[in-house]
Amino acid sequence: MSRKRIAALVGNPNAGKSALFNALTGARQKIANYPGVTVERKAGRLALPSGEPVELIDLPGSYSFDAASPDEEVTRKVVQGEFEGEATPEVIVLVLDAANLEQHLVFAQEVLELGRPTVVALNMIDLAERDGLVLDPEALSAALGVPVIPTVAVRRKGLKELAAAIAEAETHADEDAHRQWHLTLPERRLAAKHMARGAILSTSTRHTVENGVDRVLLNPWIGPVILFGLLFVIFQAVFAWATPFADALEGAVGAISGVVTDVVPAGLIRDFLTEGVLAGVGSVVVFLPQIVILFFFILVMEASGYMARAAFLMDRLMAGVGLSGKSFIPLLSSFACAIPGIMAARSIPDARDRLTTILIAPLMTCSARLPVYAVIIAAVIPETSVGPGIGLQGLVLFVLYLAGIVGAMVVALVLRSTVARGAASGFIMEMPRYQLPRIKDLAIGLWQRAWVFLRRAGTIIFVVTIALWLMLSFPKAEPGESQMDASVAGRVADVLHPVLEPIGFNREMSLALIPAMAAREVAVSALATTYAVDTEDEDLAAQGVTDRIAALWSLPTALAFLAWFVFAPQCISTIAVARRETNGWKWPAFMVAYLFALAYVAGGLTFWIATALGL
Ligand SMILES: Nc1nc2c(ncn2[C@@H]2O[C@H](COP(=O)(O)OP(=O)(O)OP(=O)(O)O)[C@@H](O)[C@H]2O)c(=O)[nH]1
Ligand SMILES: [Mg+2]
Repeated sequence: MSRKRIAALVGNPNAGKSALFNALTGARQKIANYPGVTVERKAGRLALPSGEPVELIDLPGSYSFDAASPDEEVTRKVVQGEFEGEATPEVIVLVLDAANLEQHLVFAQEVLELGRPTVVALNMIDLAERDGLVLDPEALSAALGVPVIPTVAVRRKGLKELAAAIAEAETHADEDAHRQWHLTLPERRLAAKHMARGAILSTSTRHTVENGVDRVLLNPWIGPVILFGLLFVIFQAVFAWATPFADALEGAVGAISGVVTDVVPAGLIRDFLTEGVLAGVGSVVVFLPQIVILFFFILVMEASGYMARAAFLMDRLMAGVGLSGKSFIPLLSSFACAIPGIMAARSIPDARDRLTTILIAPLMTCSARLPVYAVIIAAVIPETSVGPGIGLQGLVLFVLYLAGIVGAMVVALVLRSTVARGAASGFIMEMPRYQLPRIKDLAIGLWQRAWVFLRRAGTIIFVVTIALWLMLSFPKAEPGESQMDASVAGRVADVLHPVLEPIGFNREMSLALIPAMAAREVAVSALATTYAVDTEDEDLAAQGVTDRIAALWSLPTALAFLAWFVFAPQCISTIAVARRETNGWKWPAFMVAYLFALAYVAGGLTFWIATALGL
């Protein structure tokens, strides 16, 4: 039996390798319109026209085999057969951006120099046409000495031809071995220029979309204002647009709870359902609309090409704290979740830049913090507007996100002048072409995000909330004693509470912090369950967690809780991924320590100042 053949997708960042990979294998790898999206190798199965399966490997984009960053190192190793546990790929599928041919032909020569069976996918033909370029694949094929297949990955054009060429590639192996380029970088650049010229039949002087739009968006004065305005709109929308949906969901959870109370006889099972599942997990699920809206904006920024522009705009500011615009994309990804953010830092070449970025990534407000912020804001911040179309609640949310960013910048500055000392490295990032986000991609992306959130609610959040419910429900209270006082959880809270009392935390808050280490959203379900268990009064029990917080917490206490969540390291998975990416416990331990210290100080300052102001 012969071993399955391996083909690897290689090329510059943002050439469309992952888009081709998805189209050819049916996978759902993340694709986005900026360089550095893929940071790991991923394998999938491609069926050749003959039906024979081939293992197709998607790789991180690379500018050269002189790997500068950890993700490029992966590409080099896989291609050269040095990647542990993986055979050398027989066929290389070299992906070139037709609209950026000259640049992409530089690395292409390095790949061809390997003398291995290679097929070129001349991708993004549609964008080249949009820019008024007419290309000649045959001429390019003659110049490169390998088959060139025009493709449009996102419209599934040229896929059959590409698969056929991959099937044929091996038969050319012998001729291919004769290719020898052996050129220095300047020579390669020159050769790339000649080859690109030879392959471009005509260019119309059509003005590219990029120039005009970039003149505005990258303008040193207007650009940042637009970026800032956009972020502001996002946080307003998270509150304003989500409200009707969130209310409907909350109503549904309440109605189900009512039915359960009527149908299920009083006892442990009913309590489990109403206090644990519905009050607890239900209180998190109602945040689905907010999460979807946040990701809608993130996905549009990623797909349109604006993300890389934002990185460019932020570069100057980042240089001020010793980082480069390269750190911007990992940090922005951390708004979804710090885990992919920390992994995206692999695209940063400088080791100290990378370490600093990993250490500050948890300060970016991840989407798991959104339910926590939203519950507390809804409970204690009035739903008033502070200007035309500017809601106070959205403004507070914006300030919380901003606090995380400012905190991260200050920490970066300190780290860069102490433990991760070094000068800011230069920033070069190609600007991707602008694209209208495709509705289908957006829909799939949103669906994936919503699914991740719901799965978390159904798994980790569910399990942790139920465990907490059990600890809150036993042992049962004597008549006259509060259930919280009697329970195991109550005793645990009594241990932690004295530490947190000085910064204004009550006992329920202190307790909620422990299970929230598993997933931050659990802070919400934990509070909801605690209040549900601890309530004898049926009317009060029917109230949502928001109402209970509004009734029971003082404003300084609530603000202190928010400030805590801006800084606190609140999730074990983030710590684990930081360990993996820094190869040891030293830096994650440092990260956890400094974040807890910051959270405590920030919570305390907020509480004392708010109290002093008489809020
Ligand atoms: N118009 C057009 N867009 C494409 C085509 N192929 C890919 N794209 C888009 O180009 C962007 C980059 O695609 P990816 O597949 O993420 O690129 P990549 O080569 O994997 O990039 P890295 O992982 O960063 O190395 C995405 O926004 C895709 O939707 C194409 O043929 N035509
Ligand atoms: Mg990719």
